[in-house]
Amino acid sequence: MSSSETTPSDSVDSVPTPRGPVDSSRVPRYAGPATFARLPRIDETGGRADVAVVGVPFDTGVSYRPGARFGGNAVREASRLLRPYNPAQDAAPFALAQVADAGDIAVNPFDINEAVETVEEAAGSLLDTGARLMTLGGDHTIALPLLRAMARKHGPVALLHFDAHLDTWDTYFGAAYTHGTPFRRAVEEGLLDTSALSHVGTRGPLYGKRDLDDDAKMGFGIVTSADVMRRGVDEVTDQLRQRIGSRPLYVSVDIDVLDPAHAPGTGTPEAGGLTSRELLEILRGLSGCNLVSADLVEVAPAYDHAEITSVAASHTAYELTTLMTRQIAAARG
Ligand SMILES: N=C(N)NCCCC(=O)O
Ligand SMILES: [Zn+2]
Ligand SMILES: [Zn+2]
Repeated sequence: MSSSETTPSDSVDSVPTPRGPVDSSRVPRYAGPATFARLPRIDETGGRADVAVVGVPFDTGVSYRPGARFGGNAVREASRLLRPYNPAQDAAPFALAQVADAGDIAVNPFDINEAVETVEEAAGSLLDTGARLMTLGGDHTIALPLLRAMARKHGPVALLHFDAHLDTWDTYFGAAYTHGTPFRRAVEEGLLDTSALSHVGTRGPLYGKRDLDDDAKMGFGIVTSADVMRRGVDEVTDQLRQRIGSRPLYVSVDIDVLDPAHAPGTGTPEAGGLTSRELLEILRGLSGCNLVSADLVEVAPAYDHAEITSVAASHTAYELTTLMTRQIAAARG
C-alpha cells in the first residue's frame, strides 16, 4: 500500500515530510488491515511519531458491562472513513506532523496491578521518543498509568475529563484500581495540577452527596451535561480554557459522556448526555491549549449499533489529534 499513500508537500526544514494515510481515492478505504485513519504503523515510519496512536485492549477494571477491550480496534475500523483535511480546525492534521499507529500495549487481563504497570512503562517509552499519545482504550482504569507517565515527563498536568461519571470514587470491592477510581488515585499521587481539574458532561445517580463533596475537595470543577445544554458550548469552552491557561493539559474522554443515543456501545451508559456535536465543538474550542496527550476510553463495541459509538469515537480522536498536530506545527514555526 505504500505506493498509494498521500504525501503532503508542505514539509518543514529539517523535519521529514510526514508519511500520510493510504489514499482512499486509490485504495478502497475498506481494504487492508485497519490502522487509525489508515495511517502508517510506527514501524513504517522508522519508529518515529509526533503523535502515536496506541491501543490498550484492557477491561478488567469495569464495574458493569465488559467489552471495552475491543474498543481500540473498533475505533480503528470506524476511522477508515476519516479524511485528511479537517475543515472545522482548518488543518490537514496528518500533513502537519507525523501521526502513526503504534499498535496495542499487550496487557495482562488477569492481573490489574501488572496491567497498570505495563501501561505506565509502555506509555513512558513512547513519551521518551518525543511522541504525544492518543490512546484508545480500554476501560478508564488506564487513565491512571497514563497520567503517571505524563507526570513523570511534564510534572502535574491540568486535566479535562469528559465523562458521565466522576471516576473519583475510592474503591470498588476494596480494589483501588478500577475504572471508577483513576482520578482519585491520580490526585492522591500528585499527578494532577489541582488548580485546573474539570469534569465535563457529568450526570446520573451517585452513591451519595459525599461523592460530590469529595470530588470538590480534590479540586475538581464540574460542568454537567445540563450546564452544556443551558449555557451553550461557547460559554462553557471559554470557562474551561480560562481554567486551563497555558498549563500542560491532558484530555481524557470516556465515550459515555455522550448520550446513549450517540454512544450506545459502552459499559455504563447514563441518560441525558452530550451530543457528539457538542463534544466535538468543545474539543475544537481547545485550540491553542498545550495539549500534551489524550485518551479515549470505554468504547464497548458489543453494545454498539451500526458503529454509532465507534464513529463518534473516531471523530473524537481525530479532533484531538488535529489539536496536537497543529500545536506541534506551530511550535516548529
Ligand atoms: N465508566 C466509568 N469510567 N466509570 C463508571 C463507574 C460507574 C460505577 O460503577 O459506579
Ligand atoms: Zn463514564
Ligand atoms: Zn470514566
